[in-house]
Amino acid sequence: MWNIARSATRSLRQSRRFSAAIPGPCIVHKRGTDILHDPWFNKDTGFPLTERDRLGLRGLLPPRVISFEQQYERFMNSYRSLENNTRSESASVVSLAKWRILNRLHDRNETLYYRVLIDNIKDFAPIIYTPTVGLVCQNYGGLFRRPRGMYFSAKDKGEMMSMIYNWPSQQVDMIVITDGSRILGLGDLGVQGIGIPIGKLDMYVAAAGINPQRILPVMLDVGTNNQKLLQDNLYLGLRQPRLEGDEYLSIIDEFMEAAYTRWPKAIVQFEDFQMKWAFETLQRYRKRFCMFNDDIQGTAGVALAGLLGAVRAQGKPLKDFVKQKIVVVGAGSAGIGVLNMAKQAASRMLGSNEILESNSQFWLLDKDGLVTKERKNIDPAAAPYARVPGELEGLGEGATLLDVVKKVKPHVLLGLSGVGGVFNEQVLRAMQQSDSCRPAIFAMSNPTMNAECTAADAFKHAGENIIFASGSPFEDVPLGNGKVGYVNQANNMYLFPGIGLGALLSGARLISDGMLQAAAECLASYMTEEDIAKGVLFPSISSIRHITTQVGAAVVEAAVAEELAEGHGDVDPKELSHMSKEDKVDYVARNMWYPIYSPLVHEK
Ligand SMILES: NC(=O)c1ccc[n+]([C@@H]2O[C@H](COP(=O)([O-])OP(=O)(O)OC[C@H]3O[C@@H](n4cnc5c(N)ncnc54)[C@H](O)[C@@H]3O)[C@@H](O)[C@H]2O)c1
Ligand SMILES: O=C(O)C[C@H](O)C(=O)O
Ligand SMILES: [Mg+2]
Repeated sequence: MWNIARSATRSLRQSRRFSAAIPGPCIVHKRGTDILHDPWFNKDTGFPLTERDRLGLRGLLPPRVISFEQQYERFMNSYRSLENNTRSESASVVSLAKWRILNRLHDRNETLYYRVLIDNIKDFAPIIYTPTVGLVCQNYGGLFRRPRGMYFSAKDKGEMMSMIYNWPSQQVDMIVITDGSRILGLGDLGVQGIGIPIGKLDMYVAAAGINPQRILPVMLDVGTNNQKLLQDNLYLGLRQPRLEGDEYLSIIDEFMEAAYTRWPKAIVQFEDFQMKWAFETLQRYRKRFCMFNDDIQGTAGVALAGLLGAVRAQGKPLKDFVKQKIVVVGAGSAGIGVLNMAKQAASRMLGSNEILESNSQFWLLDKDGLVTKERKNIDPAAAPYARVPGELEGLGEGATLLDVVKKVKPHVLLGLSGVGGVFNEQVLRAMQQSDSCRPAIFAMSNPTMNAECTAADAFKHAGENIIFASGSPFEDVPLGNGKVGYVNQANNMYLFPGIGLGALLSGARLISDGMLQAAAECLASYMTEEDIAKGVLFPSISSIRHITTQVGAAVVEAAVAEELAEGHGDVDPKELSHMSKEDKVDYVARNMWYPIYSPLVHEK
């Protein structure tokens, strides 16, 4: 397993100090108001007088120069006032107001926006990411002010190769793409799903230090099957049913060809595609392009790290993972992705595939209950996990979750169903009879209202010694006597930034299972025994840059080991292969962008 080099904190601090002392110049091809209206370059009242002269800004701004620190303070003060002034409003009104104030800054001054985001990631992630981003997507029509990212629609067929050159940035490193067909647990939101790639890429900047001038959120609008949106006159996407079959695939193919023609070294993350296309596109492109599907592969790695943590929390050796009984609720792209990766991990531990043929440790349920070999029209991806009906007395095809939990007495109950409240009081109470001394309950569906249960209900009904994780954040739960039920956030945000960053900095040809496994193992081994004993399976989101550095370096290491690394910039494969693990951590840390005002140099 990857050995965590905590010295990366030092390198991060060093590189930050260094960049703060001598910020490199930034070439800009515009002048005057064009700069003020470009959030990549705009410094608002922060432009020094000499720069105002050089760039034709003199007279276009009030005369006082305000420092970056003062601008930062001013923004945080308005944010705090907004918090104070909205105390009596509903939670969703407050969240949307917070999103708006952050979004306005994003649209105006990206450097300041990303600095406040990085410094306050624990408070701001729930606004720019799950759960508020779900609300934003649902209300996208009303919130829309300025476009962000690119939109390719079914009407653009044949045009994408030229359209891709409309994007103003010469270099793109990270693309997150969705077709809006399964936005969090909220279903088909059509073009309104663009909020998800935007939020994911904000996390790339905040957690992985990807330069925001090199990110591209993409919406592929192939129609929607959401009747409400189809009937809405103000809906901003194509008002037609979703394309299917070859017509659908030809649109995605055309986009991928166009994107890789212009930016052959870009990484593409597929996000929130409905299950059938999530698996099909992954299979179709993963050997040809450097891409991955976050819902299948990122989620699987995070869940595996959580499952291994749950074994450690029981005071058992890791190899006991193969004896854990795991009930997965939700047989979609995320649930099946988790099972596939967990199965691979168990096979590696046993050193043999055969023993696992029966998949005896896994139980899978979908909307029709327990999946067994009697299931009609079973999805091929779910088939390997179908149980023999009646192998446990009374558990036949379609058995209810309650019956499964009562009979199986699982060590882990993991929800990726998108259905809020399916872990109801009875189900949670039944988990008290689990065969584990510390049963794990992972309610991983997003956003908050779609979580399989709340943290408070889990501790109340399943007992105080459970290990709890949710996909969207919940507050820790006071248990009385000063004790606290710890809430983990099991979200793919702990892995996708490091997977993308590691793939980018190694110049990987493709993203292999080995690279994903290295990422998951890195996350799994990140927590100390002391943390784990307290039920803490994942690091605090406040240290997301640190964990992402480690994950990124682990991914580089795996890419080099598998001879997939083609190098990045002036670092060639040979140099990468000569780096020690520590060197790789330093290399990753050094290449992370950090928001500071750079001197702008005008070039025609
Ligand atoms: N925490 C994370 O990092 C993370 C990552 C990916 C997905 N998710 C969440 O997981 C959920 C599912 O995502 P997906 O891509 O797998 O969706 P999906 O649509 O592909 O699959 C959903 C599955 O849930 C099943 N289901 C529906 N109702 C059910 C019920 N009452 N009981 C049991 N199963 C039921 C469906 O039959 C289907 O198999 C979403 O809410 C998503 O936000 C969370
Ligand atoms: O977006 C998230 O918060 C996690 C995940 O990708 C999801 O689809 O729910
Ligand atoms: Mg997702």
